[in-house]
Amino acid sequence: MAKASRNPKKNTGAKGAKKAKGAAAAEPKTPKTAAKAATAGSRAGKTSKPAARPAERAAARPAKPVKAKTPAKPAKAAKPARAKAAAKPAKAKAPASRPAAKPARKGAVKASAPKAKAAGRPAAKAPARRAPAAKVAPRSAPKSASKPLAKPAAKPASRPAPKAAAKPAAKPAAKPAKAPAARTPAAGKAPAKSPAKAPAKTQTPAAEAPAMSTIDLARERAAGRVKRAVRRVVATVADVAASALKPAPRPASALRPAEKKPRAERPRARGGAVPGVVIKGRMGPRYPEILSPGALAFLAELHRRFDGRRRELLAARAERQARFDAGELPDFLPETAEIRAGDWTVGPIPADLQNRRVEITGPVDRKMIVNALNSGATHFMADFEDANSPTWSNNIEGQLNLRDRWDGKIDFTDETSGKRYAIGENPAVLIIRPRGWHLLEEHLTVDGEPISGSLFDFGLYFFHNAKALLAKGSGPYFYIPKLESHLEARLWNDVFVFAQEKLGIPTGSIKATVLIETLPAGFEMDEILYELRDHAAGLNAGRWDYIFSFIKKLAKRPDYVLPDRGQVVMGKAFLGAYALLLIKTCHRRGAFAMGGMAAQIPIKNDPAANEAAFAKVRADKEREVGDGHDGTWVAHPDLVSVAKEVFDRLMPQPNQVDRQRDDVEVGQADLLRIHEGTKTEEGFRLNIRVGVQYIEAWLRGRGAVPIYNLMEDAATAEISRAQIWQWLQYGAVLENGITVTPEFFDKALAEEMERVKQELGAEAYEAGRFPEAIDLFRSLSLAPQFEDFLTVPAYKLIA
Ligand SMILES: CC(=O)SCCNC(=O)CCNC(=O)[C@H](O)C(C)(C)COP(=O)(O)OP(=O)(O)OC[C@H]1O[C@@H](n2cnc3c(N)ncnc32)[C@H](O)[C@@H]1OP(=O)(O)O
Ligand SMILES: O=CC(=O)O
Repeated sequence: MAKASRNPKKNTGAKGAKKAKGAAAAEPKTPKTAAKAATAGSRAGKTSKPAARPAERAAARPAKPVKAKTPAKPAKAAKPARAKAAAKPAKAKAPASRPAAKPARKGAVKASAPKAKAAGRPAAKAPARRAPAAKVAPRSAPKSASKPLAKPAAKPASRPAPKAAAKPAAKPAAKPAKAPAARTPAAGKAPAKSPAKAPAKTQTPAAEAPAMSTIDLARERAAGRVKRAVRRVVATVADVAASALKPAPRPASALRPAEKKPRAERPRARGGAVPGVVIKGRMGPRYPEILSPGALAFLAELHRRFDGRRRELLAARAERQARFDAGELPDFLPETAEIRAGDWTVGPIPADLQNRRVEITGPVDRKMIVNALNSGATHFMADFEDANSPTWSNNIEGQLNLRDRWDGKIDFTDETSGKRYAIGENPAVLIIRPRGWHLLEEHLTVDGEPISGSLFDFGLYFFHNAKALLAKGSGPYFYIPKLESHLEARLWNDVFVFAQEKLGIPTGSIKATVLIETLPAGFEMDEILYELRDHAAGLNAGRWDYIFSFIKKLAKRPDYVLPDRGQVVMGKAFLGAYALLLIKTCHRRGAFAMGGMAAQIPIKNDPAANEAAFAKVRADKEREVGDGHDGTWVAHPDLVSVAKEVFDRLMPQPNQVDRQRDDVEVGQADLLRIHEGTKTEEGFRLNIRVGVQYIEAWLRGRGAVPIYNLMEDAATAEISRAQIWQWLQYGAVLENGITVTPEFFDKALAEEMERVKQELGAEAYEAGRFPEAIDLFRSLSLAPQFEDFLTVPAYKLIA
């Protein structure tokens, strides 16, 4: 994860605009439980150890580097010891503070349930489905590793149907701002006229800066005053680069097909098929296949059962943020200490999730799905989240593409290139990432409310494919993004239980890998796995969002201001600590510890630079496998072989889930230790260029783009804009003595946009959606309050 190259050769801001493309190893103590090749299954039989309470430990000792007691060694070859352990009856003890719990069933292990009072205030209201000393469901090991899907245990007695599932959705605690019904005029119109005479708003000091909140901005747009807003921002640019931004009508080619709606296809509310459900998005020719009455009824039920809790949990996030803003620091939860100390494991993990050494990720674009499935990666995460700009057409066509994959109908010929795309031998196993709890799908309402993006993406994929997947020996597999607490994991678990029951699929068929990519979740890894234990396959170290979340959660703490984005690297400070804790936690619970994404991508036409980029990816993967990760992510097909070579060399067995990291000790201080480094003017300016270009591409329907030879998506771009906000907020002093003020920001924004224009070429620049992207980026950067997610106000511009 190196500093972004300044070489703008490969910059698909340009490319995208031009093409307007569619849319220590401390093998600890030679454990008897050394890796068992193909059966991760249960760790039943493991004797519980009193787990130290990390928070207390942290408080008791001075800050120190994350400790690994023994030096790194290559992973060992698999031994079958684990199978033995799994077959043994449980000897697990309840945590010392609880009375010994009696086994629920053969192989059962126990842990005490948390008093539902954790960070999320709604906990008190959360379904009281955990008995005070819950018996953890038995985890029988899969009978045979060659079985395509280990049969899940019958519905566990310890998991009564959630109460909330039986009652209608609770009243929302906080209603999210509604999107303006109309599209922004800027989307299809000429940019504002000459900005040269605009008032010098950019010279205002921070407190007076015209930093309307982005939500306000959306309202202003809705009120038809967008032109003025655009003019004002363009004026900023024009102060420095007056000639660069001449008013020119945006060529029609800049608009993606979905935006150029033929009259007959314009959005028109359609209801009727299912009471209470209204489709507001346009209907493409095959959309009814996805938006079938059965699917809509399923979505409506998900919404009515679970959306109230989703909103309560979002309100709980806001409450917790208010406490962080007031000075509280994230820490391990005292009320869930027994879960951390308890000896329990996740349920059996299916055969096709046992060896996940290289997972490729990418948006749900048809071509990329086929390319990813054929890439040689073991798994493909098809992304409705950070790599996807959630336009209606991207979302529905993505669902069509995925359904076509399972129907054997995804092959196609690209009309432009004439290239044939067809799934080859041994396609990657598919995992889907739905949107996070904070995002809405405004194009479909239930009882007048927009449905959650998470429920929409999950619900449609599950409804249409779950049975086919199971019949083909795979299963409904998901990556769960951006969780901020175990209570949010509990909500997902309840959604899974309901969805499986509804379709008549055994509980535990769904397997979810949770991205640990928010700072609070870093303190609740055990709890998150525990909540999802019947459905959990593992955790993934989502580094980019984790960095973003670190900045956001501690945004009001001047003592936690990070250095340049390029200096916030894996293996050090809070990132090093969190990745090790993730591995330790997962392996203790019999779950997979997935590594994350190195942002380097191939650099065409420059072999030396390309090799340097690949070397960085190789080093990143060597660190991951050495630490104990069971697999990793890559962003591009050319990087599959790089990551695979590393994992094959250092982890010849399918996984290293039996490699315990008892040597790792991570406490609160470790998880909050910031990287040492510098804040540079170049870092500041690079953040501006990356942030604006990413937003611009997103508005055109592309959720992942190459910028300065790095993969940029919603997570990486969030770091850029969050750093700008934070440095502005605290008047950071850069290495060269410059103080970051709003005036300096506006000057730099104008200058950097001129640079981008030169890099892209005027034509491509003008063809893009730069005025809106600049406007949004500026308003986010200067906002007095940190906007939680850039994609929320940005969605108003594409919905
Ligand atoms: C922080 C996180 O959340 S990480 C997870 C989310 N982010 C992602 O998933 C990003 C995934 N990566 C990508 O989207 C892309 O690699 C990008 C945007 C970075 C670069 O894409 P491109 O500019 O198209 O790359 P490039 O031109 O080198 O592509 C060459 C070929 O590889 C294909 N390709 C590139 N990346 C991928 C991918 N991730 N999956 C499948 N195919 C891919 C292209 O479609 C193209 O195919 P073609 O030859 O048939 O036309
Ligand atoms: O989603 C992954 C990340 O790194 O962020």
